[in-house]
Amino acid sequence: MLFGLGHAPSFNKSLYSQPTARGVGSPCTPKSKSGREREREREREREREHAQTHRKGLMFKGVRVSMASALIRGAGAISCRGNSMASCGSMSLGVGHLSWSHRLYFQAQTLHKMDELYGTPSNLRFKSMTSLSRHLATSSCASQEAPVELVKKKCIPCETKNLRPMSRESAETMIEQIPGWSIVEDEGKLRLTRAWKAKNFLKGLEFFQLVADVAEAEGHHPDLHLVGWNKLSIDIWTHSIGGLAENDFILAAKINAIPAEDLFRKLSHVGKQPSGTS
Ligand SMILES: C[C@H](O)[C@H](O)[C@H]1CNC2=NC(N)=NC(=O)C2=N1
Repeated sequence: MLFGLGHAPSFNKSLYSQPTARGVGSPCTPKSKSGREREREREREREREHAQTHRKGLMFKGVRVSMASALIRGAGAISCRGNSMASCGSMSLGVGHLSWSHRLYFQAQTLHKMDELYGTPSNLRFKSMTSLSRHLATSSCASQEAPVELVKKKCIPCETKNLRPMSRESAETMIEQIPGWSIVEDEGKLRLTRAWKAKNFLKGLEFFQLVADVAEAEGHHPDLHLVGWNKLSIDIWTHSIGGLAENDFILAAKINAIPAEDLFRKLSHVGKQPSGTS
C-alpha cells in the first residue's frame, strides 16, 4: 500500500505501477494492472466463456447432450456412462467421462429443465462430478416427489429426436390433468380439443391473443378456431410427429391457467368444467 511519500525516492517503476489502495497525495496513479490481476481477469473471462459455451446444452468432450427427449416419470436413475450419479427422475445423461480439469460449468438448458422440474437453483455450477452427483442425490427428485405438474413444465423442441406420438392409453391417463379438454382421433391421429363461448367477438380474439402469447413462449402452437362470432375452439397436437406428446398437454394446461373468466359467457348450467366453457 503506497502512501504519500515524504521524500522523493529514486524512481522505482514497480512502486508506481502498483495501484494505490489509498494514500494522501500519493504521487502514484495506477498505470496498469498487476500481472496477478490480469491473470485473474483472464481466468474470469475463461470461466465466462465456459459458461457461455454450455448455455445451450451440456457439452461433454464436444458432444452436445440434450435431455429434451427424456421424459421425467418419477423414480428411475440418472447415469453417466460409467458413472452412476444418482437415482432420481428417469433422466439419462448420455455423457462420456468428463475430461475437464477441476472446474466444470453446468449452465445448460438441460439442467435448467431439471432446475425447473426439481426446483434446483438455476445456473448450476459444480466443481466435479462428485458434487453434481451429491447435488442430484439431495435434490427433491431423490425424495421421489410426485412429478411436477404440467403447468410448471416447459415444452421441448418439437424436432427433438426420438419424439414419438403417445398411445391412446397414455393420452387417456394424461387428459385427467387438463380439465375441459378431450381427445379426438382423426384417421388414427390423436389431438386435444376444447371449446369455449366468448362474450363477444373481440373478447374471443382477446383470449386467442393470450393463448398466442403462451404458445410463442413455449414454441408450441395450437390450432385456433373462431366461428359464429363467439364460438371458440382450440385443437392441439404435435405436427412434427402427427400425434400427441407431452408438449400438447403442457400447452393445454397453460391455456387452462390463463385468467380469462371475464372473456367468456357464464355457463347457463353448472357444469363440471370451469366457467366459460361451452
Ligand atoms: C421450428 C418450430 O419450433 C417448429 O416448427 C414447431 C413450432 N410449433 C409447433 N407446434 C405444434 N403444435 N407442433 C409442432 O410440430 C411445432 N413445431
